[in-house]
Amino acid sequence: MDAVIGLEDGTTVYGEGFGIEGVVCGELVFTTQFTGYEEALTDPSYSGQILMFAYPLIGNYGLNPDTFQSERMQAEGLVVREACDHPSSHRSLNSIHDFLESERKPGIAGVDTRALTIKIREHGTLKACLMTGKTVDGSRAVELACREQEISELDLISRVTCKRMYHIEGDGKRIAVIDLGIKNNILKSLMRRKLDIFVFPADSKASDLESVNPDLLLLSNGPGDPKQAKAAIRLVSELAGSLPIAGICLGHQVIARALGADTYKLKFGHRGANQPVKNLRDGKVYITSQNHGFAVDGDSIEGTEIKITQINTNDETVEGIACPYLNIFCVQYHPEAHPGPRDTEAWFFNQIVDVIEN
Ligand SMILES: NC(=O)CC[C@H](N)C(=O)O
Repeated sequence: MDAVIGLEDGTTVYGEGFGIEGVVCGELVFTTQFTGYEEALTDPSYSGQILMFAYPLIGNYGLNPDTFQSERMQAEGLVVREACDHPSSHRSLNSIHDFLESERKPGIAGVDTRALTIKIREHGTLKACLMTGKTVDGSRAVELACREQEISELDLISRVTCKRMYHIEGDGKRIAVIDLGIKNNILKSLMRRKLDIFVFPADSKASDLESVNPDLLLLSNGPGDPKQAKAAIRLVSELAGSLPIAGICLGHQVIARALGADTYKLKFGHRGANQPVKNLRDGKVYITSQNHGFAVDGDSIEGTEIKITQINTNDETVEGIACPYLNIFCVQYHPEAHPGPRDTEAWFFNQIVDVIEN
């Protein structure tokens, strides 16, 4: 099967198609992680995006559904240098080829993903169209890429949030989680701490949470521009001060916007497993797992009650904020890891328990 990826700047790259025959469009984003392709491909934060791995070997250790971060592949398509056949998979379901076929998604292999990554780093994130099939047309792919909506115009959260509230029983304190596109390992990190977890849809109102009477509100990661998370922003501004609030990635951006700060789009985002973050309280630098294209604008917190608690030592962007007197804290990176390092897992999730219990 042939394949081509066309970019909005006119670039076309041909390769070998795998997965299904199809045409998908979206932002082309790159991640630099060496491992964890199963977690990345099933992370709802990638909804609306075509995911490219700068690391060349993808699929080389198969796919284990136990590591999946949601029930399906969330990225619209996959761009790799080499789509490896897991040595022992013999094209069983845990090969990357069979995974994309079973998920009804297209992929392109044989691409110089490092050259494309350099292009995105230099130009900034580009809209793209991935076309696979017996005959593919690069100029048509470029045309479709140009016509694709900007990610900021898309309500991607409604595609990935849960349809109704669900309860994960625990014998600890009650936590209400707003599912903006939550990764499974956030829930697993909460379950390990025996919390009694109520997961709500992204458009839930304060009155929906009253029945649960939570001890803390947690806003999850998720796809797209935080400006689109209107209901969650409204919920945080209504509940701030009435209970502790925490957030991860998109949840962090939602909290910042609810407290009066602004967010902006990064040139090409942070996606990988080696992003260094300095804790401004003790000066320690932690290696974090990240997957985000937007960030909190540090200059915009002037005049708000927000304090910056952590920064990225690569580019000084905001990686953590808090509002101590409102008992609010949140992080831009992924403390739940999966993929990536677990340096910050204990700190973040233990703080959730500490805040609830004190
Ligand atoms: N992983 C996330 O929650 C991503 C947050 C947001 N969609 C961004 O790209 O910045």
